[in-house]
Order: sequence, then structure tokens, then C-alpha cells
Amino acid sequence: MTTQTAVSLKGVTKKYGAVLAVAGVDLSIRTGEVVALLGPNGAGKSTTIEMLLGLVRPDQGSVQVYGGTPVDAIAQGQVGVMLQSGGIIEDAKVGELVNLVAGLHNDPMPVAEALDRAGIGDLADRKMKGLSGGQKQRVRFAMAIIPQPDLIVLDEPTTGMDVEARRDFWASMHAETARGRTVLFATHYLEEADAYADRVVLMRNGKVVADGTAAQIKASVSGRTIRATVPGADLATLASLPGVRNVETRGDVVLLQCADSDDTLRYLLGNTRAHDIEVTSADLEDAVLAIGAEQETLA
Ligand SMILES: Nc1ncnc2c1ncn2[C@@H]1O[C@H](COP(=O)(O)OP(=O)(O)OP(=O)(O)O)[C@@H](O)[C@H]1O
Repeated sequence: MTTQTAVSLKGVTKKYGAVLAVAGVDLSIRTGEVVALLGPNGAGKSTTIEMLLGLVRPDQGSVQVYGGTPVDAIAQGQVGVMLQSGGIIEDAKVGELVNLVAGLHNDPMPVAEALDRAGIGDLADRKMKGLSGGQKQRVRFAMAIIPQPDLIVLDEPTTGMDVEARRDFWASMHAETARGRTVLFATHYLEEADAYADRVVLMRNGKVVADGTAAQIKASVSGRTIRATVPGADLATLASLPGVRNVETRGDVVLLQCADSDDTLRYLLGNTRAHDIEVTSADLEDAVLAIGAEQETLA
């Protein structure tokens, strides 16, 4: 198969009343790519996904999935979907529910295989209503992969899972991407985007504000982060230092994003009671914060 475009959004816009939920998004995803859609609450991730799936009509712009409409791609079993809510019948047993979804598709994989791949082979006879949040997410995952889709779209798939469940979930996902499936997932977890995506698309206020590999996004934010315990820190003064781009606090701990960390360190040591100082280069979280701060300044 030649390299193909799985998803193409061009100039896609959606308004809800006065709220511009998605503001002219262009996004093209090639087959085989694993793409993380990252961004704070209300950035427009879910709305973008809903338009990509044909659940919401854009006010402007075009959406194509495998060259056709989203509805056609889904009807042909090319797209597996895992949304944040819905799709669950509480009184049904896990096996029954997944079987029901299998019945909607032309060439589903066997139910037992979908359950095994989702790591819930032992839950087939359990009722949905007794399951934990993480187990329910796995049932949703089984429903997403049963059509044997080329593209899997997941909206915050690991919400409600503990660390171990998240790790297991991504191991299951990895098995699917190793089969060459294309994946788009929305997440708030930067470390998930960093660890599992080939490409990170960062949204904010309905727009794509960064698009590249996690490494490229990190590299776009030069400079260092200083983390220090600063009793009685004067945040306004720290924020106004030349070379300081952003200041955040976590209790007594101050995080300073710096273009010039040497000058900032001299200031901290000479003028404050800073101790336990660490200096690190930007990680993805710093990059996202810095890009966010930049956008706020521009807005
Ligand atoms: N059905 C709707 N009716 C009205 N406003 C909506 C609707 N859906 C989304 N919005 C608004 O559009 C904006 C984008 O929301 P969206 O859910 O797409 O963001 P998100 O990035 O997925 O956020 P989260 O991470 O919180 O899920 C928000 O301001 C939201 O309140």
C-alpha cells in the first residue's frame, strides 16, 4: 500500500454560540502515524475529534477520512472510536456488549480476540455496572478495535486509570500500532504524548499552536528550568527578571522558565533564601507551558 493520507482537516472551524471552539484547524495525518492531540481544558480537542468523526458538522472547512466523508469511513469499518463517555449499557455483560458492536461491522475480529487484546479476556461474563473506571475504558478499547480499523481515534483514553492500568493500556495500544494502525489520541498527560506519539499537535483556544515530534517541540523552547525552594518568594520580582519567561509555584517550590538561567541563578543566590536548586533543560511540560505563556502574551 502506498503512503496515504488518513485524515485531512482543512480550515475547520466550529462555533458554539459566542464560543469559538475550533478556529481554523489544518491537520493532516499520514497512515501509520501515532499522533497525540494535546492541550488544556477547552482547547478544542474533543470538538476537533467530533468533527473528524462526523459527529459534529464544522461551520467552515473540510474534513476527509481516507479521502471520503467520516461517516463513510466509519460505515466501512475503517475507523475505531473510543470516546470519553457513552457507548456503554450498564446492565449488559462485557462479552454481550462487545458482540453487539461486532454485529455492526462487516469483518469484525472475534469477540474473544478483541477482549484479549484489550487485556480483559477474563471479564467477558461480568456486568458492566460492576467494573472499575479503568476496566470500562478497556471495554471501550475492545469496542474500538473490533472492526479491525485502519485508524483508531481515542479521546482521553486513560482518564480515570491508575499508573499501572495506564501502562498496561499503552502496552495494548502499542501492539495495535505495531500492526501499522494509525492512531490519534487526545490527552492531558504530557508524558503519554512524549512516550507514545510520533507526533504531538498542541492545541490552545481552538488553534494548533505547535505541531511536531515531542523532541522538536521541546527544542523549540530553548533555555532551562530552575526549580528551587524559595521561602517567601516575591513572584512579581522573579517574573520581572530579565531572562525569566514564566514563573510557577508549587507550595514553597518555585519553577522558573529561563532564557538565561545563569543570571537568574546569580539573582536567586544573591538576593533570596533559595535552596535545593535544580537546573534542567526543557521537557515537554515546560515546552507546553512556555508555548501557552507565549500565546497568552500574543492574545
Ligand atoms: N456542545 C457544546 N456546546 C457548547 N459549547 C461547547 C460544546 N462542546 C464544546 N464546547 C465549548 O467549546 C470549547 C472547546 O471544548 P472541547 O471540549 O472541544 O475542548 P477540549 O480540549 O476537548 O477540553 P477537555 O480537555 O476539557 O475535554 C470549550 O469552551 C467548550 O466549553
